[in-house]
Amino acid sequence: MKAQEILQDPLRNKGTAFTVAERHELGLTGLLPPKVQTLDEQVAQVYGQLQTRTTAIAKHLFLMQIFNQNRILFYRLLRQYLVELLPLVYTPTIGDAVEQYGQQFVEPGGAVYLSINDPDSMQASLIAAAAGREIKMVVVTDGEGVLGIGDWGVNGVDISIGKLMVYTAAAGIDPRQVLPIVLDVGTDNQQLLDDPLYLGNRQKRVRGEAYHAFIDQFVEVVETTFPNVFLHWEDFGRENAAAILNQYQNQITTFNDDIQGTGIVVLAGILGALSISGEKLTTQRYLCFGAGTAGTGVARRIFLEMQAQGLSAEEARQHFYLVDRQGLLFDDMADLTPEQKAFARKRSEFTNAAALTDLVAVVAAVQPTILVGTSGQPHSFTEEIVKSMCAHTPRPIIFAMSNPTKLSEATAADLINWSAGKALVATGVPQAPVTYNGVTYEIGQANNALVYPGLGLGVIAAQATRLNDEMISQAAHSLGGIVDTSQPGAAVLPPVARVTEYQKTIATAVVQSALDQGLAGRKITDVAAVVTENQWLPEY
Ligand SMILES: NC(=O)c1ccc[n+]([C@@H]2O[C@H](COP(=O)([O-])OP(=O)(O)OC[C@H]3O[C@@H](n4cnc5c(N)ncnc54)[C@H](O)[C@@H]3O)[C@@H](O)[C@H]2O)c1
Ligand SMILES: O=C(O)C[C@H](O)C(=O)O
Ligand SMILES: [Mn+2]
Repeated sequence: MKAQEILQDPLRNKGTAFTVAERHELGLTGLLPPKVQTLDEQVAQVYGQLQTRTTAIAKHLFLMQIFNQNRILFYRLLRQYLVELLPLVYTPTIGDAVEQYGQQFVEPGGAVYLSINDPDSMQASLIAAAAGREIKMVVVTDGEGVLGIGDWGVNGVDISIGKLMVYTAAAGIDPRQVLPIVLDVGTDNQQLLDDPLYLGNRQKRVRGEAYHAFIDQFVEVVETTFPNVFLHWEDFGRENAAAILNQYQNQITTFNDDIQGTGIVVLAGILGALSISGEKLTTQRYLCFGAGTAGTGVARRIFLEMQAQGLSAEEARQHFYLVDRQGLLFDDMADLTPEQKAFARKRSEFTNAAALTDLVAVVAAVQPTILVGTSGQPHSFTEEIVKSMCAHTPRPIIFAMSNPTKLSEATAADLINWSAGKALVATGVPQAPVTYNGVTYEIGQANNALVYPGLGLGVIAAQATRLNDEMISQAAHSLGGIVDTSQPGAAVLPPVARVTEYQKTIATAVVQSALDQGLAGRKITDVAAVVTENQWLPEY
């Protein structure tokens, strides 16, 4: 490798930390200022520079610059200041980065851009991007359902990049072994189609057979180019996300984060909440608001858990109510998705079925004990709704899952205040603690980022041949007991500050489950050791 190439390769570049001997050996002498810095000195220097940026997006762009120059420095910085920097590299700031992708573009970020108009180049692109590296993990999006902000076409690439950053920062996934990918199948976002700075294919989204043929080809090419890869799907649209997962989950080692990752974090949060309230899951009434990809994925996870706790499928189903645009979902509706159908109710169960077209009416009729928002509809959990829940249950569980911040169903402060401290709250975006009546309530962040890194680490460490419901259930349960729920105001989920620690716990549970089920692709004698061995640390 030529000296200049080394300085331009973020996976090899150490910048001013190259030693005198390395500079001689690699031909870098004279190509850097003479002073040799330690990694800690570099971290302090860039952290200082970061503080001079005043907006979240400016900070994000500065951090991306470090990411594009020096991965070890980037990850060391990120790990050291994780609680402060995670919201800048990931949710919520990443939502702004996606929306401004064309305007802010300077570098492709090591990602792969696969165009539906040029499927024959797919393998060559993957090989060129990998450049001889063994790729063990791919995060792919087609940008149709980015967070709650919708269709952002090729701009969605930031989500693939950002999700992989969290894998490395939280669980130590080796950044040399990952590849972020965006599938550019067009966009139906007219604002982008009209934007001269849009960098993707300027065409309507391809749908139907041609779309699925492209996905099939993608899966085949990825699997043959990178055998044993763990394939993570992110932010696909509602009509495709579950269909793709259903098609592939029994064929390859694969995962849909919005469906399964979100299921894990919500189940873990509900179990945490129930350990605070001292109640049982099997007596809860569950209301999903926004029954799309995440909403139905989460409902299914809780439904499976109710069965694991002893209910029959039919008994468990009686505990679920789904609300979408139409209001409460009934089985006579023509436009239900397959995932919604599984939970649709009968009109005959209600005396006022025709009136159940909004959340207020449904909450009054159903009297839910758990309300989970995955609607992308801001401020839809109103004071009236919270008070209505409180009238029927002593400690309602209310999770406002929608991202980014501007789309959250409620702020934590409102939920705590309106419920007089009774609601057991979690939110998808980070939220500050809330003090009410002398008690400070910590707010758990129910974001799949708090769990999927450990899940992926476990899958890679075990070389798992499949990722199934049992492993997902074990991942959720492994978080039990991590939070001291007897503390007044305790959060229902463990804090971001401890995220690296509990990813190991999750990974260990996943490896053990793979082993127990005969799904480990390698011989394992020491589960904990296998997890640690697979963790990369940012050091020179
Ligand atoms: N916290 C997390 O970890 C996490 C994970 C995944 C998704 N999410 C969030 O959940 C939201 C939805 O994501 P998704 O991928 O499921 O999207 P999706 O488009 O698949 O689902 C959204 C659903 O909300 C419904 N909806 C829209 N307007 C509505 C209204 N007024 N009333 C009721 N329902 C309405 C839509 O019809 C759709 O079914 C996003 O904001 C996303 O950021 C959070
Ligand atoms: O990306 C996130 O913050 C969580 C989730 O995957 C989402 O789509 O909102
Ligand atoms: Mn997502």
